[in-house]
Amino acid sequence: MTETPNPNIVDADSLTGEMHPIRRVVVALGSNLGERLSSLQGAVDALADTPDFFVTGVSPVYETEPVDSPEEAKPYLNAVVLADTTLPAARLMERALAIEDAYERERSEVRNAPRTLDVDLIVVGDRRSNEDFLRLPHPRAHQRAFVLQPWHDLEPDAVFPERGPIADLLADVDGSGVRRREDLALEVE
Ligand SMILES: Nc1ncnc2c1ncn2[C@@H]1O[C@H](COP(=O)(O)OP(=O)(O)OP(=O)(O)O)[C@@H](O)[C@H]1O
Ligand SMILES: Nc1nc2c(c(=O)[nH]1)N=C(CO)CN2
Repeated sequence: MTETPNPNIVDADSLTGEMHPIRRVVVALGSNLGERLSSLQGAVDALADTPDFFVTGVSPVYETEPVDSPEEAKPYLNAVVLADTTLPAARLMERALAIEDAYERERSEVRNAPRTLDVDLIVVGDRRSNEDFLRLPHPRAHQRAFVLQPWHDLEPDAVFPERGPIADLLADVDGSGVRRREDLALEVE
């Protein structure tokens, strides 16, 4: 007997016509304006609520001296989130910008102006991009202790694509302005 395929059965991939690989994602969060910890927690919650985005780790919270920032800039709280996702990188970038907007992030002409919330994509699997809208891997993160230190807490053996082990990168940067806040923590639902 020959089998006739059932035309009513479709899977998720045939709905979009595309296959999306699962990618490991590193997201960096920062805030140096307003209720800093609430904004970071809101970003973690919003990321965890994103369909097809699975948070696998949330780092400790660090209080960090502003880097390359206007003189009046106040200290940041920084943290890193790890996740697995099948979302395309451009969709992730849109989501990151929407989450920033939800926390009244103002986009100023001033470079690195104080902000309620910054959601940066550091690495999205092996995805490379060199457009203004999306640069991957993040072009400055390998020099930033406020990204490398919380990432290292979660994944000491991680490798930054094309730059090397994050433990080595961390040893090469000035970490003096990065202080762990044992009294603060982010939660995952
Ligand atoms: N990997 C990335 N992560 C976050 N934003 C990115 C990335 N690549 C490009 N962008 C673009 O950068 C713009 C946001 O820049 P923003 O002012 O937040 O940079 P920044 O966080 O202040 O500086 P930096 O990029 O040095 O951390 C957005 O338009 C966004 O599309
Ligand atoms: N300490 C610290 N400095 C910064 C940060 C940040 O998150 N933390 N973000 C910046 C632009 O994204 C510029 N400088």
